[in-house]
Amino acid sequence: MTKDRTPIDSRLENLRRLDPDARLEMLAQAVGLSDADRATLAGRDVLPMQLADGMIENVIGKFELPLAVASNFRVNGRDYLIPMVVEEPSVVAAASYMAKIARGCGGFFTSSDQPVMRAQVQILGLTDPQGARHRLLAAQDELRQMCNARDKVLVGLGGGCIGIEVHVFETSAVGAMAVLHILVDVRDAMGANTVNTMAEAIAPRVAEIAGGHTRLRILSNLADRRLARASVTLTPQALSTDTLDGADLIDAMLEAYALAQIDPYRAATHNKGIMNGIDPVVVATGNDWRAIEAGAHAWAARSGRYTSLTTWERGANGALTGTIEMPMALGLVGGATKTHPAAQAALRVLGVTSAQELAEVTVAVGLAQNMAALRALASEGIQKGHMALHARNIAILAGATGAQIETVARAIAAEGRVSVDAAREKLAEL
Ligand SMILES: CC(C)(COP(=O)([O-])OP(=O)([O-])OC[C@H]1O[C@@H](n2cnc3c(N)ncnc32)[C@H](O)[C@@H]1OP(=O)([O-])[O-])[C@@H](O)C(=O)NCCC(=O)NCCSC(=O)C[C@@](C)(O)CC(=O)[O-]
Ligand SMILES: NC(=O)C1=CN([C@@H]2O[C@H](COP(=O)(O)OP(=O)(O)OC[C@H]3O[C@@H](n4cnc5c(N)ncnc54)[C@H](OP(=O)(O)O)[C@@H]3O)[C@@H](O)[C@H]2O)C=CC1
Repeated sequence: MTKDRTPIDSRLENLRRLDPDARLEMLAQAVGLSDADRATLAGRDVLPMQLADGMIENVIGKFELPLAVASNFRVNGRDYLIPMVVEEPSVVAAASYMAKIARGCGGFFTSSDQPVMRAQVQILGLTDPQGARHRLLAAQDELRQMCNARDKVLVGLGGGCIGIEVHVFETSAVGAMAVLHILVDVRDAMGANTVNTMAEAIAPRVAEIAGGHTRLRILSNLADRRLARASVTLTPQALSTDTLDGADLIDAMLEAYALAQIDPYRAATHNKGIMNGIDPVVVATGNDWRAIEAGAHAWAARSGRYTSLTTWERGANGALTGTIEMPMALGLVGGATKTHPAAQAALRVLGVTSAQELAEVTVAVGLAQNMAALRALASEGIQKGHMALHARNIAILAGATGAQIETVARAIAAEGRVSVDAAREKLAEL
């Protein structure tokens, strides 16, 4: 799902060792950023108050979060630098680390469905719900045309309503109910406003055809017609380190994964780890992370039992193959993607040219993040890497500034005492 653009090298060796200004310089060189985008990403006058005030209600200020870039990603043979907005330490490091291992094995491979969203029109007061279903299905062409008349721009771009479904329910509270779904190809939009407008437009005619009255007219966040997929295959050699045997690590990762498959208590945490990778990209690109979260967890529970969003299996020659498949309703236009200047700059850093490409890269980051957590959990445990990076937060909380932050963080991480008390002691010693 990629159009031609100048290839970049996402390796950016030593990026981690630079200060933020020098990192931005390196990124700018790598992706050819404009001066305006550089200023935006550096956080200078990113979101003018007038713009912020126009985005939501009762605005009183702006809330800043760190913006980082994950390096090393190769997806379908193309390198990407991944903008991530997140408050949690070790997430960006972990994604970059796994992408580094993966690129040695060819990187991630992805695919996705056409960007089709659903909206639901709820119909009540029906005497013959099955009859209503048949009448609505017979009127499919008329309803589709009514939808498409509401968005000529979308139709002009090759999108629009592609069909309908009708689901019938018997309820104890309000009797029989039919729910008409419109399926809309929303092209490069997330599509919520687009499909909601269509659903509201056709509701009176739907009520007439069905012989009842309509109530809800709203999109479904279970975007199961808009799935994105990624896979990665890692050889035991690629996973080996000085202290870890790759084949043993694969065994351990498969054991760890097995629990996420069968146990919702573990699956919730496993999937949180996946969203650690996905949400920061969603936020950085100005997309609706609540919609992505809702879709992800509804999809994970689709069988009736909440389970893992990824699969991990042993393939040929003992290699480990990971896959992810999940709804990914992301846009390049609409919502805040166009209004927030940093979101626009982030999309240019990514260099994606379609919503499908963005969705595919985003799920690849989710898969990388899951791989990082599984690798750490199956070997040294999560605290070693995570707490070592969290130690910088703790040092700041204890009052460290400037070069003290790194010194205190290193000292408390080395002692395995990542607490504010320990950091205060080290600070006093300094
Ligand atoms: C944290 C690491 C990567 C350290 O791992 P390490 O072995 O100390 O890393 P390293 O120093 O050998 O570096 C290896 C590569 O990692 C990256 N890297 C390493 N450090 C940095 C850094 N400071 N800044 C930027 N990049 C960094 C970087 O790409 C580097 O390569 P290089 O560029 O040097 O050639 C590893 O321990 C790890 O992946 N841990 C897992 C961390 C994780 O999953 N964090 C998520 C938060 S925990 C959570 O919320 C979810 C969870 C875990 O509960 C989910 C679940 O249960 O499934
Ligand atoms: N449950 C949920 O998740 C809900 C989410 N939302 C919010 O809805 C917003 C997203 O809605 P969305 O419909 O994407 O936003 P918009 O309505 O802002 O943008 C979509 C519109 O952009 C125009 N457009 C221009 N270029 C393209 C293109 N290449 N591809 C597709 N459309 C294009 C189209 O027509 P035209 O020019 O005619 O507008 C299209 O209808 C988000 O802010 C989200 O938070 C809202 C309600 C519920």
